[in-house]
Amino acid sequence: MRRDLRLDNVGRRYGIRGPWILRGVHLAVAPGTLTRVEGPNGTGKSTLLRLLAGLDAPTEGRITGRPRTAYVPERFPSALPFTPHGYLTHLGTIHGLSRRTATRAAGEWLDRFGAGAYARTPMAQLSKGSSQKVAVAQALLAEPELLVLDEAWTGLDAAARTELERAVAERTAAGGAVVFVDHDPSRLAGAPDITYRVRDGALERRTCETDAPAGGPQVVVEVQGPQGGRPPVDALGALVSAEEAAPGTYRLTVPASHSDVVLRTVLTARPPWHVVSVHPLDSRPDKDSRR
Ligand SMILES: Nc1ncnc2c1ncn2[C@@H]1O[C@H](COP(=O)(O)OP(=O)(O)OP(=O)(O)O)[C@@H](O)[C@H]1O
Repeated sequence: MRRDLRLDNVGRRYGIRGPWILRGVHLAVAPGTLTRVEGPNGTGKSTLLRLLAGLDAPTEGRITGRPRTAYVPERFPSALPFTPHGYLTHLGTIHGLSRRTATRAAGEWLDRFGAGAYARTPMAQLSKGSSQKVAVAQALLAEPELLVLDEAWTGLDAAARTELERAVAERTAAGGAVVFVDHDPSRLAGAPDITYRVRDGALERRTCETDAPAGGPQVVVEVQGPQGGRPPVDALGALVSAEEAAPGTYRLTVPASHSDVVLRTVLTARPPWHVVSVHPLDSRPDKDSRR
């Protein structure tokens, strides 16, 4: 994934007079990040994930920077006229793999999720949990730049749940982004770079204290720009805080995992912003040692 997937002022409602499920949503999903979306039932989490996955279009607003995406839905249509192996091989070739490579990858992913024993059983005969393993394998097979998981752990056995967590870590380590919803608050606890809560049609970014039990290292980036201007990172969703130290000078506190993205955004902004200093939180150099 090379750039952020961005939602600008996105709204979605079903039907011309239906209530707005989401409205005024600004969101940036950065490469290499893990994002959790939470909120009570029926608030629009799946709606947001379908928009992110490109399976649904916003009623208003814009979505830009769409990467190669794979999606695991809450309910996988398992009554497909395929065996798991045949289905994955077919999808692999659609994603551009040679037949041989797709066949091998299909076998490997099914084995990873403990589904090798029924790789050649018609999918219509599989249990819900077994179908879910196929759903997860089909998403991972293509090594997507963005992986969108809507309650993807539901129905998986313990080994497959762990395997999916491992696959999520692999995707972000490879520079991909993962966005997930899961009813279990302990799912990937401490791992998300950002957590959003859907409330009243809007997205609230959970504060650092509540969404990062592990804390995670943070970095302070001091930037200078035109007086009266706002640093160009508001929509990133990566900021922990932005404090105006002097007119036109801001101290941005960001998770260390996002510092590259924030620096890139600041340095490529128009009009340009100047990076004064970058240092870990709580080890701020005194003024004389700053560049
Ligand atoms: N295709 C659709 N047509 C009409 N209404 C829909 C459609 N999809 C979702 N909705 C409505 O939009 C609202 C949000 O649904 P959504 O599935 O996005 O919420 P959710 O937070 O994912 O819920 P849950 O946690 O129960 O899965 C609900 O009121 C739902 O009935």
